[in-house]
Amino acid sequence: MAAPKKVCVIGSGNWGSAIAKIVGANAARYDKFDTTVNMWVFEETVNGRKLSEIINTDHENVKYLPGHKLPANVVAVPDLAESVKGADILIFVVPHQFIGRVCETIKDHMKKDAVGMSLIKGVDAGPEGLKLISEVIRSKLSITMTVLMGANIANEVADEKFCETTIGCRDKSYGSLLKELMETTNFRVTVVEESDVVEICGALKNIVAVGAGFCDGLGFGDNTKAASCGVADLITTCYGGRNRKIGEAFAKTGKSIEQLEMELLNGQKLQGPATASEVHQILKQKNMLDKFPLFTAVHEICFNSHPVTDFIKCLQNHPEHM
Ligand SMILES: NC(=O)c1ccc[n+]([C@@H]2O[C@H](COP(=O)([O-])OP(=O)(O)OC[C@H]3O[C@@H](n4cnc5c(N)ncnc54)[C@H](O)[C@@H]3O)[C@@H](O)[C@H]2O)c1
Ligand SMILES: O=P(O)(O)OC[C@H](O)CO
Repeated sequence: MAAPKKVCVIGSGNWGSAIAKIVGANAARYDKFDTTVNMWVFEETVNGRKLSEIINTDHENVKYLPGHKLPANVVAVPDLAESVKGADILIFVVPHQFIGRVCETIKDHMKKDAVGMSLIKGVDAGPEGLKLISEVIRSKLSITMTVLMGANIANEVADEKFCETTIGCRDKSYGSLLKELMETTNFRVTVVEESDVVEICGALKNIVAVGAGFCDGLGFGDNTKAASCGVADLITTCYGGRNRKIGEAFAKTGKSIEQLEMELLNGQKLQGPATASEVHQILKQKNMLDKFPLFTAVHEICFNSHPVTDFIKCLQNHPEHM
């Protein structure tokens, strides 16, 4: 029998912790996985104690996923290089702005034949154009990459409320293993080969969610909000997500995005405004800004002091309406 696969969850925010709850339970249940699951914790002090110690003693991430016990076989490791040692499956789940440094830190300490799975929603805008986060990881670590994205608000997943998710996996040989690691009765996994499509939809919906928040903050109706909304993850994020919540507060208070993130998210990180900025850079390079008025409006409002009260005006001249 093949040696049990060792899993490391790289990240322990709201989603990282919810996923560690699932992965920890499945690793304990199935022989093909090593029971101990390492979870890298970006160390900080919470109520006078180290967060990693709280997790290892009380089995709860009291800062990022309060109210949910993590399985005892999920071990919080504050040293990133140490956390990935010997791992066959690396689950990347940090806010996208930190992924470059994470890869630099682990590259000489990880197994060269590990498989990666990115749960990170975001994109990278480099000199050569737009890159998916899975591409960034693949190019830095030279490993096979897969992704997992869905309409998955972490607190609801941790509450074991039913939802669906999709694994994008070009190499079919990994599909069933990863599905087994992630799936539960209430977290249903579909595996598809179109990994890039899964990933780009997960990233771009965050910009739309900020716009949906603007609609709520400005008091527009449900029709207005739905005009910028598609299916599944878009619906979820536009009603229940953090990007929407901050968008609403931004429109209502006039405070900056950074200020609201600090006041309302207790250390959690927004992905929508940063993604709007990265996508803006690419659209500008390609002379395509006018084709994406919603993305452009969110960018201008978040970063260039464009009044949020003009949000709908920015959309009234959508090329589709001309
Ligand atoms: N929360 C959700 O409901 C949800 C669901 C699906 C996907 N996602 C995606 O998962 C990814 C991770 O989000 P999250 O919700 O787990 O995190 P989060 O926003 O809840 O928490 C922020 C995390 O960043 C860490 N951090 C702070 N400074 C850091 C630094 N300098 N270097 C590295 N880490 C640092 C914090 O310790 C914390 O773990 C994002 O791309 C997000 O879009 C989130
Ligand atoms: O809370 P948000 O806006 O970061 O969205 C969380 C998830 O991506 C929803 O699927």
